[in-house]
Amino acid sequence: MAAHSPLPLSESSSSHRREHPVSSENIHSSPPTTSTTQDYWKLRTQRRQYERDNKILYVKSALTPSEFATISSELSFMMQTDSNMMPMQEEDASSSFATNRIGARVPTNSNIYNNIGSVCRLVNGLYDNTEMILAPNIPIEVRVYEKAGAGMGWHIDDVLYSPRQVEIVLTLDNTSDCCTMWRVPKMENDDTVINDDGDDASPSSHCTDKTTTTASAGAYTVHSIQTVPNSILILESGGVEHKVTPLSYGKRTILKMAFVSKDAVMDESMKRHVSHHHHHHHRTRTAAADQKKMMKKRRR
Ligand SMILES: O=C(O)CCC(=O)C(=O)O
Ligand SMILES: [Fe+2]
Repeated sequence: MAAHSPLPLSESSSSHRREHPVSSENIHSSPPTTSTTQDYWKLRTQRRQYERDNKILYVKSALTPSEFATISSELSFMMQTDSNMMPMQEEDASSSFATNRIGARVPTNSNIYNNIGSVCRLVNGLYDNTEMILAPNIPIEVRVYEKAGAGMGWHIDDVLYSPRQVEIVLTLDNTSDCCTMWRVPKMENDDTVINDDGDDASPSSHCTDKTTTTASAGAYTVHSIQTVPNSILILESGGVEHKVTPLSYGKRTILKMAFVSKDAVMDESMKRHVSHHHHHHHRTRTAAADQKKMMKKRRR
């Protein structure tokens, strides 16, 4: 197959250069409509991989250079003007597995929303018979791993819609040593409950060169990557367990977004969770109980 398929060239790459941020009103996304045979076979391969790998897929060079540049500059502008940022206090360890991570919603009038056409096309390619759209009630979020220890324990993303929403992690920048890991139970020994957290077979040292590694830890096959800029990790909610190893240096900035079927309905039980982003009142639990619930607890 093709070594590296060129990104679709927008018909007007010169006039579409926008080094300047801001001005969310004058720019409208113009998704490249070039659908070549090459694109078709690539997508077909990705769909097969996604299905084979329990609905998780890592894709590099996901956005067009133009989309990526626009999103990056929009975001750096956003980060400078604190007024646009709505910090989410994710650091509160009691309500999330994320530790030391900064999160903020991207305002819905941001031009970022107009530059995710490539992601949308890819997701629609993976869900062939369904029209997939950005989840209407889940704003795009920017998440920054920068403080020492920033990371996320093993979790499964919350299911918020029926059918399940698809979660996207778009990496914008990564100079950190964080590894994004996921693990899949091996087929034999279905009933085995594993209580170690699977790290031992795939420590950070395995992915220092930003490549993908796969290892066996007990009853799991563990995958580990350091996500590169302009890559996306696509995974279905309620699916594969994943984590981000604690940061010891550098910085990692991602956008998190969710796609759903156009006809999807929001899970009634989840409406409160999404609409308010308020923390649940946390009941006191023993460490042992927490430990046991680790596997079950769901976040996104
Ligand atoms: O940062 C990542 O790569 C994954 C983040 C994640 O799993 C989540 O926010 O649910
Ligand atoms: Fe997650």
